[in-house]
Amino acid sequence: MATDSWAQAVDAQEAAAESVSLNLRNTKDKAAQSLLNKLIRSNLVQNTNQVEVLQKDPNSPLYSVKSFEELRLKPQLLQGVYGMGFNRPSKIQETALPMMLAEPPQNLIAQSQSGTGKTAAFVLAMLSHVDPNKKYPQCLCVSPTYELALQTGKVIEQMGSYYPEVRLMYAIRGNKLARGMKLQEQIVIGTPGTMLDWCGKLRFFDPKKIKVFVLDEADVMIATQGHQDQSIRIQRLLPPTCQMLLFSATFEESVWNFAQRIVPDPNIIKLKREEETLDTIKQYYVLCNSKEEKFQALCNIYGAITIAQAMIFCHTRKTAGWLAGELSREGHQVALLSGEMQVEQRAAVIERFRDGKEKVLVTTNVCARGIDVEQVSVVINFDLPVDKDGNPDNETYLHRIGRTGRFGKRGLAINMVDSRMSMNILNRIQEHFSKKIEKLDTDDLDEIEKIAS
Ligand SMILES: Nc1ncnc2c1ncn2[C@@H]1O[C@H](COP(=O)(O)OP(=O)(O)OP(=O)(O)O)[C@@H](O)[C@H]1O
Repeated sequence: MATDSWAQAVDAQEAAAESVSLNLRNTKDKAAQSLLNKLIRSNLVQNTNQVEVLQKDPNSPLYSVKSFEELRLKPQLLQGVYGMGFNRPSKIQETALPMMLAEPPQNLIAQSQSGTGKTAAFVLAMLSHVDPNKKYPQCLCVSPTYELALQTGKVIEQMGSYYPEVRLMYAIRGNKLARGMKLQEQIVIGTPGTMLDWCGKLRFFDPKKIKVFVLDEADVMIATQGHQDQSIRIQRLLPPTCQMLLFSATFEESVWNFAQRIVPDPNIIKLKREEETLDTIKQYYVLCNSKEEKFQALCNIYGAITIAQAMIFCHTRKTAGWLAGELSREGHQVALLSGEMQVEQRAAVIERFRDGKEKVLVTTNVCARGIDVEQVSVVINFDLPVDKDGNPDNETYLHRIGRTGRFGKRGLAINMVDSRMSMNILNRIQEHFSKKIEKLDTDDLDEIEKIAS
């Protein structure tokens, strides 16, 4: 082989290796994002859009319920639902629950943004279909990662807390069972690989006795190499009478193709994402000359108004670390979310922040991408969001600061500007949304106090 072509081959190989590792990172990010979103959220995401329904049999009547009583749930389950503080079904649950609880069982593909009540819906369906007197697995639920499986498991345990006869088993790495063992739990939740081993070669239970199969977070699932195949192989072991349910936060072509392979003759429910707006948000900018001045401005703001909880975005990990250190020295309880942290560490940080143990969360743009911060009333862009070419990242700006529809609480956003370039970015963001961003003089205490009123 000539030297040149050898060099080209090495280049090509390296490029391929890089794209594989990038893909791996994307996959991990998707799962991590989904987990962090679940952890930071304490409430249902409200949605005013209409659900779109495509019925397998368009002539059959479409039921939708406005109360949990209408579903004729077992009393223990109704108690579980109310015990979780749910008063009435969410938008997606109004239509999905009657379909999932119908006799004979119907298959369902449902898509709605995260936080709209999908998990709660399928957990209720699984618990309703289980026969507690039969001591073997009857419902399977597969999740893309160990952490997401544990999270859904918690919901099953919580909703089933008045129904102790129903038991749950986790098919996840590290949960090693003795060979030849037969499971007695009625619900098994886990990741596709372990689940396939358990019902395939290890035969810890009989897949032919499964009545409900749930595939959660299909969009995250297909981003992981191998998960798609494993899920399909599990599905093939199940009886044709088994109810198949698939959930996803997004619905791109690839998810749709996968969904159709997993769920035969489905009913389909879609709920469009609620648009975010800046209408209920007061936006300001502060003019500074350096990061030290930006920090001083931040201290002045903290000195003048009471901020319950704030999220502060920085462009780099280094700035985020520096800022968190400075804020701690000033006596603030600060949490830092940084890219090098493992997902468990990030989850722990988010949980502490959600529980109010820390009042300020400092994070990099990358780390917090896609995380919903609805309950945080103050968002500070220590650095403005820009894309990799240095142009304003309007979408990220809106997602960080905006709130959804008429449910949006009032919010406060403060942007730190420290150069001509960042002023230009700010102006372009302002133009893009046609919403004025007011200047704030942080040396004037009276002026700062006014923004909080
Ligand atoms: N009917 C309801 N009433 C009030 N709160 C609800 C209701 N259903 C679900 N919730 C709560 O809303 C939050 C989001 O619900 P859930 O996790 O089921 O949404 P999801 O669509 O599955 O989101 P994700 O895709 O992130 O898992 C949870 O805190 C849940 O306890």
